[in-house]
Amino acid sequence: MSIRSLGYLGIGTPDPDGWVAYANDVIGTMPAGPPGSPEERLLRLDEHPYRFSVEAAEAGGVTHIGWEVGDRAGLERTAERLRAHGVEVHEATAEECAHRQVDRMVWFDGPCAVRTELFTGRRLSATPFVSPLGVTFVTQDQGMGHVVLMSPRAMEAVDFYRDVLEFRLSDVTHLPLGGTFYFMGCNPRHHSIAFVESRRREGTHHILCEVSDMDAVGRAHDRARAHKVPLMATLGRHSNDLMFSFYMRSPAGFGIEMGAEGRRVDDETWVSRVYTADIWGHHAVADGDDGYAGTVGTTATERTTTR
Ligand SMILES: Cc1ccc(O)c(O)c1CC[C@@H]1C(=O)CC[C@]2(C)C(=O)CC[C@@H]12
Ligand SMILES: [Fe+2]
Repeated sequence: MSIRSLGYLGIGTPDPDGWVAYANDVIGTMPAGPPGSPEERLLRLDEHPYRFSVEAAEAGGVTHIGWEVGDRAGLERTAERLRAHGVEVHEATAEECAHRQVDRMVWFDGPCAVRTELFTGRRLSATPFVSPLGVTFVTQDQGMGHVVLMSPRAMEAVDFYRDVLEFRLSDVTHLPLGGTFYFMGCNPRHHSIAFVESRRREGTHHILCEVSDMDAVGRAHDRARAHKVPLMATLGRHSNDLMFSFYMRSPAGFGIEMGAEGRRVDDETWVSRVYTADIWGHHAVADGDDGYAGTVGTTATERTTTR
């Protein structure tokens, strides 16, 4: 396994400036450059030059995924493995590498119709990361977080990430109303990518940003409420990665999960299981509801919480 972590994500949205403002004001990212500069749409979570690049797109969703590889030899090995599986792999141009601030990069059309990039030699920023909101994100050897993609062909994506990119299938959850999620990892983070079967469409379900502790999750929850950001699912604790988190809508439509206390996975001892429920919470919130009993429309007893 040469892929080490989730390095960066491209965010496509009809309202790039709105998404940048949401990320800075609610998530707590730090823009890579001053307002008005091209770098203002490059958003930092840590010492990387950026983790999110926000760009104009007709539909909201992840436009590309960047996986960090340990070194040039690993990049070449993985590119050869992809080609041996019939994947057309492209060498990035010097301009593309400069834009991603990496030494080398190859890319291919990955599962769920997402451009998938493998890179090595990312140039870390010379300026320290300081979140304007005082947020500390959990990244390092666990990468920037996780991304969950929806597809009618989720199993094909799982097979590809396991058999070609050599990801671990950490576990599977069958939730009564939430569908079947397949969680895949490449480092101690329980999952860096997951796939959920969706008969109707292909797209981005949510992205996780992990923060330092439960209070940081609580403060993010307060900011979401203050900015009237709709919840996608209430606070809860997952059974598989033990993350304490909630889900809110981003302006691009897909969710942002703010979490803390995710477990670390040791490949030597990890046991894959099947789960059918979270430990508590994570009740899906209907559109137009704010997830708080009695404050919007029906009372809690009248509200059907979909699971
Ligand atoms: C089940 C699970 C474990 C770990 C995760 O990081 C993760 O995002 C999930 C999925 C959470 C959850 C679900 O399964 C049912 C539908 C839910 C409640 C949503 O509507 C948003 C989150 C979804
Ligand atoms: Fe998640």
